[in-house]
Amino acid sequence: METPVSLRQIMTVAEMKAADAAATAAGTPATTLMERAGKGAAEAIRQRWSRRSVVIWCGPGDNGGDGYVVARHLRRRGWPVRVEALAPPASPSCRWAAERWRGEVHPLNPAVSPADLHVDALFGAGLSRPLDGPAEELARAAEGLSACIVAIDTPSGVHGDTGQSLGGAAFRAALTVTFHRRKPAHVLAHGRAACGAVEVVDIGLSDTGAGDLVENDPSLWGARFPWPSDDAHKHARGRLVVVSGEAWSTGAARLSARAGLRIGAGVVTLLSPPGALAVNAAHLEAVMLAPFDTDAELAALADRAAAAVIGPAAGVGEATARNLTALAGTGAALVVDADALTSFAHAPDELFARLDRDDVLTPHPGEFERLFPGLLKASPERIAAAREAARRAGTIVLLKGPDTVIAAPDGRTAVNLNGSPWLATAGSGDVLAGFIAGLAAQGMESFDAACAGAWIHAECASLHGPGLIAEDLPGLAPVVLKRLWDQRNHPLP
Ligand SMILES: NC(=O)C1=CN([C@@H]2O[C@H](COP(=O)(O)OP(=O)(O)OC[C@H]3O[C@@H](n4cnc5c(N)ncnc54)[C@H](O)[C@@H]3O)[C@@H](O)[C@H]2O)[C@H](O)CC1
Ligand SMILES: [K+]
Repeated sequence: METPVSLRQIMTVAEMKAADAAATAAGTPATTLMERAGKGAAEAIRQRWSRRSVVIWCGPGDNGGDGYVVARHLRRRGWPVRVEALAPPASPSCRWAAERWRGEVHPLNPAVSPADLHVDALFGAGLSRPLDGPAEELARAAEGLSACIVAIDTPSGVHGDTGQSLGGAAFRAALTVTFHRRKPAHVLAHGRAACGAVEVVDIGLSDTGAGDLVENDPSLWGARFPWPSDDAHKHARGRLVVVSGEAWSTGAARLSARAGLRIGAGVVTLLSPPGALAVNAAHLEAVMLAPFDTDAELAALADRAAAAVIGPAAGVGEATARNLTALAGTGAALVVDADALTSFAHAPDELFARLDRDDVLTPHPGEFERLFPGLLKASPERIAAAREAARRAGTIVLLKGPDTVIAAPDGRTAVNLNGSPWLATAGSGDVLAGFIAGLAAQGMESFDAACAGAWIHAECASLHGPGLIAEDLPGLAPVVLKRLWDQRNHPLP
């Protein structure tokens, strides 16, 4: 069975609010949603832990309201529950929930009242400023206790859309129980670490929201993976070209080329400046080699290619910009990386004007900043930044990082969650560019190719683990591909 779409979907805080509002407008009272949320959270807690003493920290908003509901359900099951409130209920639903909690309400003890388990229901999606006062004191006092903290919706102090601290202290939890869909904070690097395990409780909201923000895994693109047909021949499996740098910087392009071949492109050709031919020739076997001197010659050589990689150690400057322009005039889907991105730092719009919707930009945050100045700095929310970048550039944008985000100009966005620190090694990005282009060469649609390439790349790194260098990555692809191949008719549950 494929992972149900709803489990892969991610919703921004605003989309979640809209879904919530749509449900109440359609006649489901907000308190019904809160009751389902709190009850579901209590059940998630009971599934994970046997009966034990619990302190529930309640805030004044609806997150606190959920806390009062959790308290009621756990006490009903015989759990010793102590409720501590940061402030009296301030929202109508929180007031409703607090009234139904028949036990005592103690003032928040910022020094952490002793208990086996603590539930952080101080703030959730509604928080838009750093924690302060006793909540902040408590977050600091609870710093070493994350193993026995359950966060409701998000750990308090963490921004739901960025996963970053809102400034100052924030809670860390062993389990975060959220509602309807995961939010960016549950998947983006910092937030993911603060959340611990994430459980999603169904509170009966319908499938509103854009629904185009998802976790990147094979259920997203596996059905469209470009497996060769029984009567395949090499030319039918896709032609890929990769542009080499000058003689002293050729390794990066060869990494891309090898990766493209490993991922299944039938014919891969390294297009090399004359001065780099000898060194390239000395290091190639199945990858072919062809010389080009001018951008016109490059365009001619790329004319029959389905995809092209330009950028890895290509050199920053006019020549690379001209070469990119030449490739953009062919029918090939371009994967634009590294030096090709930086070559347009002075005029990003000129780059965007040359590209199509099926081209892919693969910037790391530094290169992203050069092409989209201020975008990441103004909004540290990587998802929104990548989406805006894709819209501006009119191409696929893959923003690299521990939580790589892939965005298409039409709004489709995927967050890659299988990354690991082993990928933080020189040349790993060159392999990624080759994987993506190799898939695009085989006719995979570029957004799918970017998602599949990023996922396979990260799987390869996890397979290897410590000691990984970029040269290892293409050789690991067959293991990952074999698993995908074996699962194609029998997907794992
Ligand atoms: N469909 C759903 O998503 C459901 C969510 N539930 C829970 O509700 C919270 C969100 O509740 P909300 O009341 O909007 O926000 P919080 O409880 O996180 O905090 C609001 C609280 O804090 C005050 N506040 C926040 N920022 C500021 C600020 N900058 N300055 C001053 N005061 C601020 C604000 O005024 C409020 O008092 C969600 O996380 C879920 O846990 C539902 O229960 C189920 C449906
Ligand atoms: K919380």
